[in-house]
Amino acid sequence: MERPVILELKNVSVYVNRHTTEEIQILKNINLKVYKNDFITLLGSNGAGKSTLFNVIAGNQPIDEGQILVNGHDVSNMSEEKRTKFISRVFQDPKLGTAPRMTVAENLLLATKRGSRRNLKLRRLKQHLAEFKQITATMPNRLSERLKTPTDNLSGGQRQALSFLMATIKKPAILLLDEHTAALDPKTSAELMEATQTRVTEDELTALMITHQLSDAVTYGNRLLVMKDGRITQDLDAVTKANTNIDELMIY
Ligand SMILES: Nc1ncnc2c1ncn2[C@@H]1O[C@H](COP(=O)(O)OP(=O)(O)OP(=O)(O)O)[C@@H](O)[C@H]1O
Repeated sequence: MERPVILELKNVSVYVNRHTTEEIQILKNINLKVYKNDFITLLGSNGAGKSTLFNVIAGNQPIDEGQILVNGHDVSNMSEEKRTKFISRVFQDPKLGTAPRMTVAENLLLATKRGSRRNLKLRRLKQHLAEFKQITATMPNRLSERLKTPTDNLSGGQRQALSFLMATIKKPAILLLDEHTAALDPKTSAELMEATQTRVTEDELTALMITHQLSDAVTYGNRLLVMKDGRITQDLDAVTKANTNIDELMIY
């Protein structure tokens, strides 16, 4: 039986400087169906349109043509803030996504309120500490020993692990990973990728991940997309991906 479609883009186009002599089309008629539990890796050269694709899904880039549907509902005109109820994103920059003066535990508590009114009662923190200890123990870089540390004082790896947990603690319908391991050293990056894979699988998340690491794009996920010049040029399922010589994909 075919899995339900969680996200659908229908003929989505984005232009900059539209109707001027400088007009360029940065997304070109994108058609994409993302099915429940898809873990999609997204490759493409600089400027191919990967971040723009994430921006239109997350709602911080308006589309000029087409439609975006989440669970069958048209969200094309929905604000980014409203979309955070069901879409989470982790960025490359470890400084984004966390409140710097708040502790790890406070940030996690904040994340449990995602999409609802941020009525943050810090005195309730104690009730969550055991749960937060358990969840951070699944992450690398000894994050579980830093629950009371302000985010500002964490290493880049710890911050990214925290950002990832914050994005997933309240299970999103769609998880966008925007090169979330790119700023980390190779060992930390590999550990966070493993933790990502475990959590996406165990929590049955639906995720898209931009990466420039060909090996990660091949190792992880059940589907591989390639973008070039504002278009999706390849869409490989797990079997095709496994039988494809990645060097022949003509990505760069
Ligand atoms: N607001 C904007 N104004 C003008 N051009 C833009 C704007 N946003 C994106 N672009 C252009 O659109 C193209 C796609 O950019 P995008 O950031 O989506 O690429 P990318 O595949 O994510 O690249 P990278 O791997 O470098 O992050 C680029 O040529 C970029 O310069």
